[in-house]
Order: sequence, then C-alpha cells, then structure tokens
Amino acid sequence: MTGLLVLGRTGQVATELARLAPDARFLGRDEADLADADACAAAVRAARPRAIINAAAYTAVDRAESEPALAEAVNAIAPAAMARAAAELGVPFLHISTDYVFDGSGDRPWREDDATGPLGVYGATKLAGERGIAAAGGHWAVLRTSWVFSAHGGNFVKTMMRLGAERPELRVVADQHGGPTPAGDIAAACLRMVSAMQGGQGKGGLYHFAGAPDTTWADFARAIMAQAGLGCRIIDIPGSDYPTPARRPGNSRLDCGAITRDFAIPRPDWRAGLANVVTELQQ
Ligand SMILES: NC(=O)C1=CN([C@@H]2O[C@H](COP(=O)(O)OP(=O)(O)OC[C@H]3O[C@@H](n4cnc5c(N)ncnc54)[C@H](OP(=O)(O)O)[C@@H]3O)[C@@H](O)[C@H]2O)C=CC1
Ligand SMILES: Cc1cn([C@H]2C[C@H](O)[C@@H](COP(=O)(O)OP(=O)(O)O[C@H]3O[C@@H](C)C(=O)[C@@H](O)[C@H]3O)O2)c(=O)[nH]c1=O
Repeated sequence: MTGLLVLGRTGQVATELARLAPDARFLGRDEADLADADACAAAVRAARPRAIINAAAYTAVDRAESEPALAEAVNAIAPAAMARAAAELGVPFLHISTDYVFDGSGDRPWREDDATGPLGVYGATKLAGERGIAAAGGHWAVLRTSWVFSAHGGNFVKTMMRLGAERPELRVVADQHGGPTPAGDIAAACLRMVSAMQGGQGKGGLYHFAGAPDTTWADFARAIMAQAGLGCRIIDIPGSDYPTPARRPGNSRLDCGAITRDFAIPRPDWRAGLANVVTELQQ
C-alpha cells in the first residue's frame, strides 16, 4: 500500500504487516520512541503518509504494574498525539487495542459499546489510548484484539513450546476464556480496514477482532502441545493458583459481529494459524 506508515518494526503485528505490505514505511523505536509523544507526532508529520497504523505498544502486562508512567506514555499519550497529527494531515489512523480493557465478568462475548473496566495498568493505559484517539477528531479506527500469537516476538505459543519441551507437565489457567488471534490475520484485517477508510470517510470507529473458537489458556496450551508433537500434560488450574502482578480477565470473549458486517472480515480460525506458526517455528 503506497504511503502507509507503520509505527513499530519488531513486534508480532508489525512483522506480519511487513510481510503483507512490504512497500510500507516502518518506524522502529530508534526513529519514533513512543515514550516521547512530541517526537512521535513530529515523525508522523515529517513522513507525510497517506495512512498510519500504530503497531507499537507497551505489552508487558505484569511489568506495567511497576512502570505505569511509561506504559501510559507509550499506550495512551503518544497514540493520542499521533492521532492528532493524523487529523491535521487528514489521513486515516488505525490503532490496535485489547480485550484487557474489560473487567472479565460474565460469560457473554463483549460488544464494542459494553462498559469497560480494566483490571490492571496495561488495560487501563490501552483504554486511555482509545479515548485519546477518539478525542483527536480525525478519521480513526481502533481494532481490539486478544491473545495474539505468531512465530516472532514473545507470546503464549512460544512460551508453551519452550516449557513443553522441558517439562512433563504444566499447570495452566482454565478459568480465563478468550480467542487466540494469529498476528498475520490481524495484519490483514488492519490493511483491509485502512483501505476501506481511504475509500470512504464513513468507515472507521471501534471494532472487535479475535480468533475463533473461544477457548481457555489451558485448552489452548493442549492444542499447542498436540500441534507441536509434545507429550507435555496440561493440568487445569484456577487463575487464583497462578498469582501474577496483574490480574487477567476471566471473560475475554469478543463479539466480532460488527467487523464482519461492516468490513466483511470474518473471525479467523486460530487452529489454522497455530498449525502455520508451529510449522514456521519448527523449520
Ligand atoms: N500481544 C498480545 O497478546 C496482544 C496485543 N494487543 C495489541 O496489539 C498491538 C500489537 O501487539 P504485538 O505485535 O503483540 O506487540 P509486541 O509486544 O510483539 O511488540 C511491541 C512493539 O512495540 C514496540 N515498542 C514498545 N515500546 C516502544 C517504544 N517506547 N517506542 C517505540 N516502539 C515501542 C516494540 O519495539 P521494541 O522491539 O523496540 O521493544 C515492538 O515492536 C499492541 O497495540 C498491543 O497492545 C492486543 C491484544 C493482545
Ligand atoms: C506460562 C504460564 C502462563 N499461565 C497463564 C497466565 C495467564 O493467565 C495466561 C496467559 O499468560 P501470558 O502472560 O502469556 O499472557 P498475557 O501477557 O496476559 O497475554 C496478554 O497480553 C496482552 C498484551 C494482551 O493484550 C492480551 O490479549 C493477552 O494476550 O496463562 C499459566 O497458567 N501457566 C503457565 O505456565
């Protein structure tokens, strides 16, 4: 896509965007450090893009609890500043957010207009980013996704494959529910949304996008072991038996009806994505 600017170069989604849109310009931390909002806005203006995707974020969920100011700068203040720069330039700005903006209550898949209630700093700063972008007044879209995995960067699939090769059994949380999402499908969805936004001012807003079917971390771990041919046994445990600095939502299911209806983007089957990622990792 000509004139596409992507913030982020090394992350899971950024790496997949580079595969699908090799002509795009990617700004890594060395060229645009999201800890410095003014520098990021200046970098966006200087690039004179025709569309912008922000694929960079502070994603260390537990570490964010002890680095709230940095997480806020990267996830909220810089994205809002870049969205204002995009509004001045008159170009679409697409940002990625998370299921962790919800409090995890109930068992119904969350819709875009459901009340938020983040349980930790990461989710709270991502929610602040969403609000700052909407307030910037430009042509924006926010894609909330969940449980991202790929062959690149850090993620649950790679952790499970590493631990599963070392240990006979693993205890994994079985009362947190959500949709694992291949980063390649997120990249494709972002590109399709940006193209649609370039074609029409009416397109945009907040959308949910997650892999199907919904599962639990424990069942996802079992699928990873099976796909990777590892004999590691997965033992179901409640989240209360796996204490972490940040609480995770019990219900992370996302209702993805709106993106399917408005952009003809269906939920991807994460089992197909998992097969591809495991193959790539084993090659
Ligand atoms: N990972 C997940 O499970 C989920 C992710 N999301 C969202 O999806 C988006 C993409 O996530 P994902 O690809 O997994 O992210 P990764 O954790 O794989 O990568 C994060 C990227 O952000 C960059 N980054 C971090 N801090 C800064 C900074 N101060 N300045 C510039 N760049 C920085 C990193 O660069 P560097 O390599 O230099 O550190 C890296 O390229 C994010 O908005 C995230 O919140 C939503 C739901 C789930
Ligand atoms: C390694 C391990 C984790 N777990 C649990 C902890 C946690 O509840 C769950 C997932 O752990 P992780 O720390 O890998 O995942 P986490 O960092 O919480 O993943 C989140 O990242 C951010 C960026 C998002 O936006 C979310 O959508 C989500 O993908 O698995 C176990 O139960 N056993 C284990 O051996």
